[in-house]
Amino acid sequence: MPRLEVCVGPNRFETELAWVNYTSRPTEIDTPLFAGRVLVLIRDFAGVTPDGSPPKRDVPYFEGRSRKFSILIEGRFKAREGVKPYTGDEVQFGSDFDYLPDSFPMAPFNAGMKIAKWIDPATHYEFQPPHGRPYIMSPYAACMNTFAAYPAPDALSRAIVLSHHDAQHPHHDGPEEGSFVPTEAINDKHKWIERPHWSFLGLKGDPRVDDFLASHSSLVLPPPASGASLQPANTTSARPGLSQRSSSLALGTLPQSSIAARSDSPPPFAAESGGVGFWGAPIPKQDDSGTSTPASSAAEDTPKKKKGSRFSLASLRHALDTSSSSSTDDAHDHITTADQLLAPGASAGGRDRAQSVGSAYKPNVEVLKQLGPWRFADESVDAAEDTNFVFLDPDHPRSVAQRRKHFCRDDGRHCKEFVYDPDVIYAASFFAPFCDLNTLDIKMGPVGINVAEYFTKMPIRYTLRSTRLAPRPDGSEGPPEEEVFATISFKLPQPSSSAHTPQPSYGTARMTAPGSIGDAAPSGSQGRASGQAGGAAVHGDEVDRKGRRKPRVLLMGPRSGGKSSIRKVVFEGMAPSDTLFIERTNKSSTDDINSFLSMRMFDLPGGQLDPEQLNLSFEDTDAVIFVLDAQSTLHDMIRKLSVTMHKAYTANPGIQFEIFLHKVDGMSEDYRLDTLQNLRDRLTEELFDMSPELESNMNVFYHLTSVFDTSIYEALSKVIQKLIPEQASLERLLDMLCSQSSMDKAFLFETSSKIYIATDSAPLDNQTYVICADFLDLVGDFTQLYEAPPTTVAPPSNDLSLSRTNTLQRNSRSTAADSVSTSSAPGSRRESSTAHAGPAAGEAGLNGGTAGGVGGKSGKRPARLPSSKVRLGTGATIAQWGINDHLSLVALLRPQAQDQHAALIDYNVATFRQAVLAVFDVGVSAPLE
Ligand SMILES: Nc1nc2c(ncn2[C@@H]2O[C@H](COP(=O)(O)OP(=O)(O)OP(=O)(O)O)[C@@H](O)[C@H]2O)c(=O)[nH]1
Repeated sequence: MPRLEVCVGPNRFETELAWVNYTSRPTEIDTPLFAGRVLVLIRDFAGVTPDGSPPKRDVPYFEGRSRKFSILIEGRFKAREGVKPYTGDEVQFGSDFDYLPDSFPMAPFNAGMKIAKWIDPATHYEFQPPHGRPYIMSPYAACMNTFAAYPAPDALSRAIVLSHHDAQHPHHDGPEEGSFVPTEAINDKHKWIERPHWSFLGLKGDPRVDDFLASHSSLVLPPPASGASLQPANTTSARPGLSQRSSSLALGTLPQSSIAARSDSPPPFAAESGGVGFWGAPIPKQDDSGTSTPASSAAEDTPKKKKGSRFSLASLRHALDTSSSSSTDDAHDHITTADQLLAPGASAGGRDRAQSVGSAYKPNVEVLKQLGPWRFADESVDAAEDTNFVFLDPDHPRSVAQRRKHFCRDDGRHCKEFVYDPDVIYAASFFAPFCDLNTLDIKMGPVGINVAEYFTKMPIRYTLRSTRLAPRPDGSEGPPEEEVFATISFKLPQPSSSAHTPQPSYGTARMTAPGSIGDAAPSGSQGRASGQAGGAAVHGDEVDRKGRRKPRVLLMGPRSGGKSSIRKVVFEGMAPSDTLFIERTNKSSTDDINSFLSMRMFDLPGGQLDPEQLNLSFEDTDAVIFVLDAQSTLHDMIRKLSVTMHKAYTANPGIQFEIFLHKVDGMSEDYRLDTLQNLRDRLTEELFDMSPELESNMNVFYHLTSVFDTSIYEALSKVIQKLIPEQASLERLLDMLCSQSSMDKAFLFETSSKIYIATDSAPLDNQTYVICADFLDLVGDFTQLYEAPPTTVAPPSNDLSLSRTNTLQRNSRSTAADSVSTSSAPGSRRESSTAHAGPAAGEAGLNGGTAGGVGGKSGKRPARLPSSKVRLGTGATIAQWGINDHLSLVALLRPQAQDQHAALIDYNVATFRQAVLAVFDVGVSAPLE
């Protein structure tokens, strides 16, 4: 059984094995560029330890969280003579590779990248950079899951901080008040709660900070009288009360002397004498008995801070007003410093917890001087987000999502303007629920893949680096590489005998050989099957030809939101105006969108936002569509929605949330956008209040929809495209087809529903989609007129007939599911090869439309693809080709292209068709004439 090796270092040539899950043993980095510490946590870690001892499998960090790993980096980008400080866009974090494996599966990669880009639009990749090392990177300030900063020890006298008091707790002067470092702690209800801390705003001398101070001069307190708060360092005397520490309560500078003199801080540079640091932020004292953690009780005392109530200037004023009142602070009895945990003679329990390995962590004195003591030694304490130093707008603290948006917006303008101050320590963590590093299983959205095979000769690597180029770190010749600050690598040595070809998989299903349907069911789903609404079990008709479970989409929403209308209009061809007469849904129903697309959709009856009432699990659901009526009040609904989303995300972090703000047809453009913005803001806020982590990690997409126009088709197309791993390959094929065949735009439609599963990468304007969708509709209507009656002749059992003649029949939508996915029951299949589309050709200026077995396996002579072409008034041609029973290609040809290159275009389309069928692995037909 291969065991994971996790290494950390200043570059890929100088790494050392990391103490994974030992919170008190970060790996230190000290180079001319960067001084920092890196901590790696991995859920259920079963890998290698530096001294060969058994791995520490878990830490409280993962309690109540779906994260599978976390990387915490604390550090400062050093000042260098004549070198400008780094700007926000220059410092990047992401993965870099030694090479791109030959057989790397690009389709799931592209799908994964799309999802990554939705989460963080600044993500970019380069497969062939000049130095030959591919990478996927994003600006550090934008992509990290938490981001915070605090002053370096030697910059304390210039540090401007904001106290934590709020109106509810003006007197609260708990021990954590003295910490610069934003942290959260787990309480005994297993919830992570942010702890109070001084919020760092910046350093005096920084023009932004000086401006801020000037505009808030009434709040700036004079520096404390010299010695006012001085206490002998490391004494056991009582902590100074509120009135004695006015400088720490206000917007103002913090003279180093007053910080160093705090009773709970060790003396400056004590490290040199005893291995302890200075300006130590208190960390709750550990309980020797181990039965309860003071960290949790401290956290419990702390009310959950809501957005808008943190670090507000109003609350600061309140704090200042009361600053002369005496404090009954007896916190001294309950606190100690992180350094004291490490000091000789500290309580055994504390030391055990902080240094659970045999040998004590001996911090490098230089690193200690530059960064101060390590703040995250306590297992129940984690880094938290605080970006007041970015926005300087304490009345409106920003969420993680808002920080990300800020740095990505306007082509990264804010990122370029942001400067990493060499006197500031930046702490950031990166974590993810989608990658199990013990096995190198990655699951992003609907795409799952095991990548161990591709990383036998190189590790998976996360790197913090700049965009500035420097000589190669190993001194070898060659093009320069980006400067690296820190690198973290994960390697799973793979015995060659166990090498396997990784295969992408849908959703949570495991890969199986076609036929072994039972195995394809996600574990547990069979058990949940009986009596469930919508049939949540994975039955034979719920896996595709490759044995993969079909993506499952839940359609939910309040009563009369429009769910049934969407289902009926899109998948059953009902006229939109007839939806007025739809009866209320009382029980859930299931729809196969199409057997080719292999989608299942469950329409839950109105009002039920909680699938538990229906015993339906989110674990094997790939996307949830919430249909909300834009014309109704959404207030109550948003709360319910957020609770359901929370539940769904907890059960399945890869789940996609699609919010359809429906029935927008009667609304003006402005009103639509306002309503959407309102919904988005309020939902984001609700989710943030539930859990900031949740809010920043969820995949939530919004759509404005109506059944009275094409918006509903477009929205569903976008939902479905994210669930088809083949989508990226199809897009590339369409790109090639367009460039070789004088096409302006091409869509691959699911014929019966008019949902497009792929389009080329050229920008899409709504009008083009409408024309193409309408044309497809028109051809379908014509085809019906001339359709031959279906026969019931059963095909030979070995006839997969997946590429039989296209008939473009609208009616196929009701039988589509049968025609492919139930090949095990041939008698039930509709034999469409006898249907003809030919006569329609003449009517609409069509070019083909003959029947015949184009399926190579049928043994029949392949025929031309059925197609229809119409010249538009602009001279352009709109053309449609049947790809198979379920798919149609519709393209907009440039003027004259059809006249001049008709044969070439048809040939290219035929080749394209074969490629599409190959992509879906449904068999490649014989060449077409
Ligand atoms: N204006 C407008 N009305 C719509 C739209 N979609 C549906 N409706 C109307 O909304 C009403 C309710 O639609 P349904 O599809 O029955 O709603 P539902 O969510 O399935 O409701 P339940 O069956 O109670 O779960 C019907 O009268 C539809 O005609 C739309 O896009 N625009």
